[in-house]
Amino acid sequence: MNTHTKEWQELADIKAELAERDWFMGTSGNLSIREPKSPFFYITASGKDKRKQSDSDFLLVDLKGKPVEDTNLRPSAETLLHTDIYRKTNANCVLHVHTVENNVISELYGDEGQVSFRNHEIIKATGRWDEDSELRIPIIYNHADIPLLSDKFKPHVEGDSGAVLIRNHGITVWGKSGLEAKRILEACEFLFQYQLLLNQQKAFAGSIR
Ligand SMILES: CSCCC(=O)C(=O)COP(=O)(O)O
Ligand SMILES: [Zn+2]
Repeated sequence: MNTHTKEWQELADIKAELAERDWFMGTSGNLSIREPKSPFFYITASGKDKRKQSDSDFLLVDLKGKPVEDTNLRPSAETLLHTDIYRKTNANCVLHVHTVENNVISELYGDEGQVSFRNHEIIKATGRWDEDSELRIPIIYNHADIPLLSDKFKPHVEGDSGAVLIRNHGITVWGKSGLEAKRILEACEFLFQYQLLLNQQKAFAGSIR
């Protein structure tokens, strides 16, 4: 019998979809979702191959990232970034993935501390509907010390939805719902792929002039 909550199942479905895209290379990535009417959230267990599905994919933790149930599972090594978001905002879902594209973009624009996009229809997927809307994604240094990484990450957690790139590491996005977080993640990855292809085409056009 399946005794998982609706939120557990929603996170499992999102995980399966992101796995289908091959966004969990080398056991990377972590996902979480708030359990409503409780101060807790489900988060992926650390170090697992997130392409695989099992009943022990997620564990329930408190807003300090500590397991609240008897378990031999360890919460994600990056749980602190999830707690930063849940403590500061009303977001209900956090997604973190490593892709080649988000890593290359973070390295190309890392010295500027951000990457910005304008005049793209897909920016609407992030909730920005004005014609001249800008999507600005901060890029932070990839500190190996997670409390230090969290200190640098926190100032960029400003609303109930958002995205931050960690240089040569990955992206963390959050939203009010699983659907919103996934939409923002997909829009960001679309824009990263677009920008890399555009840069390549411009370089090629420049080289044949
Ligand atoms: C092998 S990737 C290094 C850790 C990481 O960045 C990541 O996203 C996965 O860590 P977790 O503890 O959540 O499995
Ligand atoms: Zn990571």
